[in-house]
Amino acid sequence: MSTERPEAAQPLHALEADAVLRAILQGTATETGHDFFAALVRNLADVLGTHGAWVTEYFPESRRLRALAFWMDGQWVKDYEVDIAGTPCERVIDSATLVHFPDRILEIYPQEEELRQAGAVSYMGVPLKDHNGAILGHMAVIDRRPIPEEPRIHAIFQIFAARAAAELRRLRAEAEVRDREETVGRLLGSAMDAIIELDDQLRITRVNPATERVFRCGGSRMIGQDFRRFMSDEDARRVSDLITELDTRPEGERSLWIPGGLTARCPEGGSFPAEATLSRFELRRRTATTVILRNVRDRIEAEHKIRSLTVETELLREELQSRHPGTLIGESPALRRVLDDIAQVAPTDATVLIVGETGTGKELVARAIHQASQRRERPFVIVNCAAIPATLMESELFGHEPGAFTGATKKREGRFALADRGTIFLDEIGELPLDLQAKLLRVLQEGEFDPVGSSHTKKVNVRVLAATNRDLPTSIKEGQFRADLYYRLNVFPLTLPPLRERGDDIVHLASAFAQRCARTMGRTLAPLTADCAGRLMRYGWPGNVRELQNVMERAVITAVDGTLNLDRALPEVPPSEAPPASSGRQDPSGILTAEEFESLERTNILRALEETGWIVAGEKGAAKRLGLNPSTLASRMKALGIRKPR
Ligand SMILES: Nc1ncnc2c1ncn2[C@@H]1O[C@H](COP(=O)(O)OP(=O)(O)OP(=O)(O)O)[C@@H](O)[C@H]1O
Repeated sequence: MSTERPEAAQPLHALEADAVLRAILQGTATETGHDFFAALVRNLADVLGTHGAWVTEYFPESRRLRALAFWMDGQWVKDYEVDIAGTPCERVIDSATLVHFPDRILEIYPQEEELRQAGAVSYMGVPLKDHNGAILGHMAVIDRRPIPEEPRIHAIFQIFAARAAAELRRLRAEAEVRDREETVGRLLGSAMDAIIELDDQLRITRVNPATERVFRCGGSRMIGQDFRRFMSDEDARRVSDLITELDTRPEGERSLWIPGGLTARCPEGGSFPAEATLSRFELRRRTATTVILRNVRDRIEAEHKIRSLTVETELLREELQSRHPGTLIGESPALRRVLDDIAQVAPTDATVLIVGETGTGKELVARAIHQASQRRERPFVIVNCAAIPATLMESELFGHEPGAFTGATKKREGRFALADRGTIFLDEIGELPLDLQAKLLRVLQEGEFDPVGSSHTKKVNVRVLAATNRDLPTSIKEGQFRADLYYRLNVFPLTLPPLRERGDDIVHLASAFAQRCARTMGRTLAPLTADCAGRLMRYGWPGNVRELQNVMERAVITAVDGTLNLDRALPEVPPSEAPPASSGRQDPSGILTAEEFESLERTNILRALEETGWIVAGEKGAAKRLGLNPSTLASRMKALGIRKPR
């Protein structure tokens, strides 16, 4: 700091208050910010006739002051910043009142180097506060002469301080507004959604950068235009109605999602599906609207993709099975005829009605037809008409729209849609409810149907295969089945003979099933004996091939020493002549409950263990007799709770 005193300075006591005020006003009236403070401190120094005057901004965290303007000995002190500790300024800040050291200041602050260098004798400082009393900065003067403790001087000083504080507050407020605008600007700039501001006439006043991306145009092309131009006419009407509705709501609740979204139009052509919110608010006594809008095309496409992938997965699962259908085993003339029929009808698109008793292989035949057809690369979809409740059948076959019935929250594709360009197999068609028989007839005749709850007719190209073990002509007579549907299905009837009419096929099938079962169990089996074959041939097979499959599986499980055991697996007498089973249970298909199966296995293992003297492993062990791995036998014994008696 220089110690020179400006020549123009006048003694303080000679000044008039009015002149002072005029000086302040004249010096600062037109200025703001830096220029304002510069004018203020120069005038202050002039009016009070002090060597130095300055206004600062205060930073409470660092307890430092930074000069906004510092006038000393007729020149500007640039970039002045000071730590307030141990200075008279500290007293001003901490006491938050005017502090005046009229004389001999260096005696009070002997350590204050800057005061010493400036040759300061007196100091006067006053805090600059905001409306809440927080210290924003301070204003001070120093002089090389005493500054008398006159109320008039204090009053003048306070007038300058009030002006400085007001400007400081204004600057702070301005900075805050700037900060907020920057934050809002950053928010708007980084938003992925189009944010559009509308005036009270719904004309676009402002858009964020994302709006240009969303609407694929320069945002300025939209400014000033009615927002409703950028949507379909129907949506424009809806938006107007929604805004009218919003205005009836209490303040704070004037926002909503546009139900169901809207179709937005780009100024340069094209449209896209959008989701949007509308918010109404008062701005300077005018009602403004903010629209936040998002292009949901990608999301909708992703949803479609997910839906179609789910459907595809379902189809693939079914296809996987249909790609490896068990081959139809048999060489009997009866089966040969069936195979010939399959070969003949498969390449055509004819509807096939497969008739036969339960378990004769109707599903296997349907798969074989699909596999031999040109549709083999497309889905093979099975519907078991007896397994689906009548109430759900229509939606299962034809699909439904959301809200079609209670619980139908989402759109669902039906089996006909899934089978498009492939084959649908309607198993147990005789169980289809009458009302659906009419709808099925329509698909067969016109290839079209209406999903439940939809007014849009769907067209499909599906080959229909149906099967039944009912006598449909009788069902027609009883009014259970539509004659027209029967004739439409019966384009190519294919009758599967019961197993008992397939002669040697019984033995071929038995042997094939036994070997397959033994393979999966890791066992080796001796070929079927003549005695076994005879017994199988003599049995009536009411459950047909399925029953034979189950019998052979049981025979393998209970096999001793690799020799099939039909004793427990096959009823002694044909079921038609057999007395009811002692348990009271008689399942014509020969299926065992889990409990029965376990008991059978336990008895078998116990028998082997008793015969081998409870030796498990080795040449003479029970595992060898059972054709099992010793560790498998051990774990089965543990699971079944079999222990050697003491
Ligand atoms: N000729 C055959 N060769 C090999 N396996 C067969 C043969 N016929 C049927 N099967 C097998 O027998 C079981 C029953 O066959 P399928 O389910 O096709 O009979 P279905 O007539 O459709 O029975 P349902 O009337 O009860 O629906 C299946 O495991 C099937 O693989």
